[in-house]
Amino acid sequence: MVTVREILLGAVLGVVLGVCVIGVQSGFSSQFGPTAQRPNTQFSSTQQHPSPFEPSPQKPPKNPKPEDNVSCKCPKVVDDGFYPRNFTPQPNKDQDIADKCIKIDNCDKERHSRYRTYDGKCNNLNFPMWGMKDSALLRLLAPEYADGKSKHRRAQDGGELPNARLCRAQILKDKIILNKKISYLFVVFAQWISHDTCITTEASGNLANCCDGNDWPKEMPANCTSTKVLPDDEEYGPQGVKCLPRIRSQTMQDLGCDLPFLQQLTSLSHFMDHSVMYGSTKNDSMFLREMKGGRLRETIIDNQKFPPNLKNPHSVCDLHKDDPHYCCITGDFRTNENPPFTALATMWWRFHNDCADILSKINPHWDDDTTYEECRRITIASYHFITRKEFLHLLVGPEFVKAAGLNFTNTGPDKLYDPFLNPTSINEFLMAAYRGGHSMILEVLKLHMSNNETEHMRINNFLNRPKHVVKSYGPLVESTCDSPMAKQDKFGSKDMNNKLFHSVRAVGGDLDTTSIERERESGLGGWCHYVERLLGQEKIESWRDLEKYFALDTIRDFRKVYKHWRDIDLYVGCVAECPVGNSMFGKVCTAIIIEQFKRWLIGDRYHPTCDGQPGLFPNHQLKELNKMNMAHILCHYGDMTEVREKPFLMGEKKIKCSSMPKVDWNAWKALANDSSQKS
Ligand code: HEM
Ligand SMILES: [Ca+2]
Repeated sequence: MVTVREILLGAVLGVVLGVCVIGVQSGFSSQFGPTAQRPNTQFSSTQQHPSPFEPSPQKPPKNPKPEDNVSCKCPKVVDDGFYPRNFTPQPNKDQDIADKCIKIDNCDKERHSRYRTYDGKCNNLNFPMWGMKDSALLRLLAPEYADGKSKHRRAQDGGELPNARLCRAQILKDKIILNKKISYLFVVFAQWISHDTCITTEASGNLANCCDGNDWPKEMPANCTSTKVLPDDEEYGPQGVKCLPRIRSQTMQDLGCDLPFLQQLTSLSHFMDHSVMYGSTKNDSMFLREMKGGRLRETIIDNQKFPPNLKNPHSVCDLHKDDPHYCCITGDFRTNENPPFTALATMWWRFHNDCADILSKINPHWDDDTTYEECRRITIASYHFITRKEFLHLLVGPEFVKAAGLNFTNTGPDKLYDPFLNPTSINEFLMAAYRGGHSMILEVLKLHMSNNETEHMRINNFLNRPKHVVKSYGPLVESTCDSPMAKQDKFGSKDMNNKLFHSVRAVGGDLDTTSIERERESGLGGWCHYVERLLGQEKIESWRDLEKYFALDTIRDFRKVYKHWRDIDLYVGCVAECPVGNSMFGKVCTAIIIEQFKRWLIGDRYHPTCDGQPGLFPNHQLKELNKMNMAHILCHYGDMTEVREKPFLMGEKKIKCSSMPKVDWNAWKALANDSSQKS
């Protein structure tokens, strides 16, 4: 029986479809590939409403706006409680691969330590290798390598999946739409988390062998995952480039671990533990320390404090003629990657050293190690608090934060810690879902300099070039806070997707194409597989079934490239999905992302509020940690004099830093005979 609601819904759909069909008619034919010209046999015969792929019964408007040709509204994707209700990853024993490769005798030393290890070892006492540096990524679903071992997934018809750069160009187009509610600082914080927990390390091999000059090589070496460039490519075609070289990601097999199929890894501690600052090995951490007063080494330029300078800054950074002779070294080699990121690293760095200076005065009996480790725990705790209180609900919506048990209700001890939850970084998160965040990157940041001039900093021209961090730190931080971010959507930046690192490479790179190649070489299944298997949703049996998740123009673009809906890549599907509930992402990506944060935080024995665990801070300290929020960090370490109370949100009025609640560091005053506070 047809209900009134369905009739109304049908009417609304009809209107939406009408607009989309106009798009199909007027802007489609020239780009339409052979797939889409084939008769539409994959549609179910029972379909009732007009298809976006069939001629429209409606007349087009007289003067259609260019926008009408390409955009359609998203369907309302409702959160029906699918996460965690229907969320079904593969069994735990198959998710975890780390324990097959790494043996750890015991955790006697770490069991009672109040300080986490650098590489993540023994965070979990039952599974000491969980989350450890150089351990395999966890897999939510089993891989779908074509040969069961290492080869890229095949299309449904047994052929190759469509060209990755073509998918990128036809579906994930170059366009920046702003999200005026959220600041760019949010994006930088999001990237901080990615650098803390994930890295795609490339396997050994010579990149030059992955293409034959600009041509596709006669034989592609097995350790490459290069991209073929089609002759009509707008960017690379005129440059005569036919091949974008890329080395495959490192796997456990490269480290000598014999496994039945390729398992990618992360070569830093998977935990949210500021390994970007402190490093992922004890040796690296020692190198970065001043070895007195609990401090980190620093470099002072024009009376400003920065993370230490490299001996030879030119060796890593792309410094131009008049740039300051500065390129920082921290616990992760990517910290100079873009100036707002280096500025955030500088803020955390200053936070640590400020803490060390204060605590060594309050506790003069503490030795260098104690002060250093106490401040390390404090900056990490503040980072966890900001993630839970200020960041996560904006990323995936408060409902999913709550569903994962991560909502922040008070600052007292809680029973969050789950020793059986594996905190390892997830392959689907690192290779697909969270890379979707690349669509939030802006092309230009406007810096309002102290001499009242405005400088337009084109981010792509300042990759690995921290000039503005040194020369205009205040304006850079301010602009990061005051610029709206680019919306999380299927569109990317032209710079990132055609000219990435163009100033140091003969041919600029394409970040989205790289992500597609990465998820394919990791053997991830297609997007439909994840909707069905991971989220337990109804089987996708036609292009039309995608209409619950994607805008019609997106489906139309899919059909230009993919021959079958099951061919749609996880990364492409994730980026293009319409958002669910209040999340920035659609169902599949949201579930993968929130599951990942749940594992990092609830599976971390050192999360600051976990009762009965060594990471717990006593109540009076938790109260102070609660004040060390993003606004506090900007005021004290970002040279700001006024900030919005919630700096990730745009629009609110700024308040003076002097009126912010003061942190009472005396909460860390220890008894003279204690080497440190007892939790
Ligand atoms: C200007 C800003 C950024 C640049 C230039 C950049 C660049 C890159 C590059 C070159 C890679 C390695 C690609 C590969 O070879 O596989 C990468 C990986 C990645 N990026 Fe970004 N990225 C930026 C911002 C972000 C943001 C905001 C996020 C998250 C919201 C993010 C998340 C990731 C993730 C998860 C990976 C895979 C793990 C890794 O290799 O680090 N990135 N990015
Ligand atoms: Ca880490």
